[in-house]
Amino acid sequence: MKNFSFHNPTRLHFGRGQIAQLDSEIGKDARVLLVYGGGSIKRNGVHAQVMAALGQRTVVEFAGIEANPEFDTLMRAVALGKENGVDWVLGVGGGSVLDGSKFIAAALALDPAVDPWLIVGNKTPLHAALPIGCVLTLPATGSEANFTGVITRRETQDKLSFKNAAVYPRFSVLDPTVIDSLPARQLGNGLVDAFVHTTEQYLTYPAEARVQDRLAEGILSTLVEVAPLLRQNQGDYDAQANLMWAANQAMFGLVPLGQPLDWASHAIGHELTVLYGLDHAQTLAIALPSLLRYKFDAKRAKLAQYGRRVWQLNGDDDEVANAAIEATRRFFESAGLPTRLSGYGIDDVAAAAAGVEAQLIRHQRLKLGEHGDITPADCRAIVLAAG
Ligand SMILES: NC(=O)c1ccc[n+]([C@@H]2O[C@H](COP(=O)([O-])OP(=O)(O)OC[C@H]3O[C@@H](n4cnc5c(N)ncnc54)[C@H](O)[C@@H]3O)[C@@H](O)[C@H]2O)c1
Repeated sequence: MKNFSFHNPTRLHFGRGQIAQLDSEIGKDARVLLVYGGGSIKRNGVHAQVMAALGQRTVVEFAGIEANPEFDTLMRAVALGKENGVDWVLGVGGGSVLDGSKFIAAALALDPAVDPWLIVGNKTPLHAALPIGCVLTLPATGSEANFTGVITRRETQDKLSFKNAAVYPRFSVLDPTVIDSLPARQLGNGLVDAFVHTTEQYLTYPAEARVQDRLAEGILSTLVEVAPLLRQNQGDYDAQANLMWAANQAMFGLVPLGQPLDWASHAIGHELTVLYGLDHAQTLAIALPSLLRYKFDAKRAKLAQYGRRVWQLNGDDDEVANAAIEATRRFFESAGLPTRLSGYGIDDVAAAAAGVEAQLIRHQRLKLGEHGDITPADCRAIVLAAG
């Protein structure tokens, strides 16, 4: 196991009725910028619960954060926050709203002489951010308790992340009942996103990190178990609670400790989203099975461990590893996410593969994967094989 240091300062309030905790977390005299998306929180009652918990506090609302949050939209929220002198940012939504809230909180504390776009990609030092609170409405990304934001700028075809301890949320509310209103497509996305976050930090090579491996296997097995329960009965509280906690733990920071990390499926996926507008999880469903086949030899040992422990497969390492990739692919398909580009109407596979290669070169993502040996040309081959 490699050396590590770990600290996660986000307080989590988990369970039914926990939105009321906003009252204990945010000071009575706070001026809160309330950030959300397209309005599902008004239809499902979450907005009303948030407003009730905030009581007499000054609340300035910014609605309209889109999926894959757009820099220009976020800058409008920053301007609104400045105009109103807010001192808290409260994000209510899925990963897009929460990532956007992190950017807004950082931009509001940035030296006005610095271009806020430099936050993205960590191109300027970030020393502070306004305090951030989150009410999660879509279990998938783990953004509610980590220090990462992913921001898109369509104008320049960029989808890039930033990481900074200043944007750890102070607290997050995880109430599983708020996903009663989640469309099947987003439920499937959540399952696949949480699954691939875990495999990125686990399906590499053996590193004697036994607790972390078993934590990853526990998360993956839980996702496999709850998927059919969620499909059969949306509103199954226990299944929803387990999905929400599994997705959180996949990105909470414990799984990767002391481990080699891959993240190449995400690098490919971000470029597919920018080029074709696919949902984040859809791109991962395309990239991961193809990447596992492409890097089969380097990943054989962990694939075999995964196949035996998560899928209860038997046989020699080659047989189990191959069957594990196929089981993963079928799991994604059963969650409603095609694993081939053609499943999303992308027929010019050569153009998609060349596009991903060009974008990765432009973004200087030249040495990906746990060994740093996956080049943009390899990614082109991985996308081609997923046609
Ligand atoms: N910060 C991180 O660590 C991290 C990790 C992975 C991905 N991401 C990023 O997060 C974004 C994706 O986030 P996401 O998958 O959570 O989806 P999302 O936030 O983009 O939301 C998808 C859709 O679901 C709707 N929705 C959300 N909650 C709902 C509810 N309870 N009921 C009905 N509709 C609801 C939203 O309005 C939106 O239309 C991408 O930009 C991705 O790159 C961030």
